[in-house]
Amino acid sequence: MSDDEADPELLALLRQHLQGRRTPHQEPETGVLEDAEHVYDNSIDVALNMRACKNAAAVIHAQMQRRAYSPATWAAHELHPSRAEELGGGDEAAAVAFVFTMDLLNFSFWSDRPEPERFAVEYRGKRWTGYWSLVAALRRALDEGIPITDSHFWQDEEECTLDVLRQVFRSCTDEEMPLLAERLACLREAGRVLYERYECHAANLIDEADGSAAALVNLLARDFKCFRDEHAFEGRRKPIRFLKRAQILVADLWACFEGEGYGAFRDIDKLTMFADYRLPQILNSMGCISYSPPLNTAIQMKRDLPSGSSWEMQLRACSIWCVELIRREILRQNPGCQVNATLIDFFLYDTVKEMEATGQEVVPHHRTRSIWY
Ligand SMILES: Nc1nc2c(c(CN[C@H]3C=C[C@H](O)[C@@H]3O)cn2[C@@H]2O[C@H](COP(=O)(O)O)[C@@H](O)[C@H]2O)c(=O)[nH]1
Repeated sequence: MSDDEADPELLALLRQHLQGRRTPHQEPETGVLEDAEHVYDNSIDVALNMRACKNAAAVIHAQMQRRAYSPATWAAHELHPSRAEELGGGDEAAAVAFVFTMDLLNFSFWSDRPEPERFAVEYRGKRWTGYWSLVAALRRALDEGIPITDSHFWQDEEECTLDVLRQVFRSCTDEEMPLLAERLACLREAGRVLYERYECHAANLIDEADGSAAALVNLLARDFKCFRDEHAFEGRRKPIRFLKRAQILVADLWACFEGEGYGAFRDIDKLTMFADYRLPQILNSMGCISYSPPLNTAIQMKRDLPSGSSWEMQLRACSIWCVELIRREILRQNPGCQVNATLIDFFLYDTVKEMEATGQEVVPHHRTRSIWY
């Protein structure tokens, strides 16, 4: 059949395919949810309680409605950048650089010191701990003229030293921020990769993802070892992908820019919950996930769960799967409502932090020291 007889739409699709551009059916996937379900199906130390998940879905949805919980809630936090805010360069690329730096280092803030002695950052007249100590320290460094969000600085071994990082993350107690050397290694690697592949700017990485959250998560896992949060599980051929910091980076961009500009992702709903040490804690306290007696004892006794161990993998994966079931139940109970794993996750994180602040922390979180979360 000659060209002038061929179906023009078919020709266009063929041309697009031949030019290597993505066609709709080639939309990228991260594989995280499928991996979480695989581990859940093979878990013997962590179980989900369906009745509790149903109840949690109703409670979470009602509270999210009451608080009008949305991506804008993220930017409302006093330390978070918002798209319009003056942040170093004062332009949107500066906010991207801030969020990228923040989620490059967004891991392992937990301490077993009593509250007054745990690592804390003083900033704007307040004492910040945990994740907020990271955000406060980054802002304080920028205020003090340290270009902590600049990838050229990260590569400069004369300027960006471990001592400078100690200064950036200095504590108002005598406990230092955990894993400082690992944090420096993350900055060095990210600086090198951004230089080699993205003309030194994280904004170019977002452009490369072409509006896909899953593509951006996959690019981060492909190009940066320090984002490649995947681990072998019980003889399975392919590693299990959690990609927690890669996913929360995309989610934080989406929230910071409220779904527009550098935060515009057509497939944001593909992100899963971010498997850290806080979400399992609140899901357990709500009765949604439960532990075998030996695992429960280990958590209650605050014993170290090695990164990549079966217990730790089951905890992280079952928490991801639990939030997915809660998400599906919220949609079943409220057809057409706008909810995704990211908003449920952010809401649960903020809730567990409120519980901690008001002394309602009912069960301990698990203790794993790693750069992954
Ligand atoms: N799953 C999940 N994990 C989250 C966050 C956040 C902060 N997100 C902000 C953005 C939107 C929300 O409204 C939050 O305001 C930090 N983390 C993780 O928790 C740990 C820190 O705990 P703690 O030491 O107690 O501060 C550490 O692994 C950190 O990576 C989240 O949202 N979801």
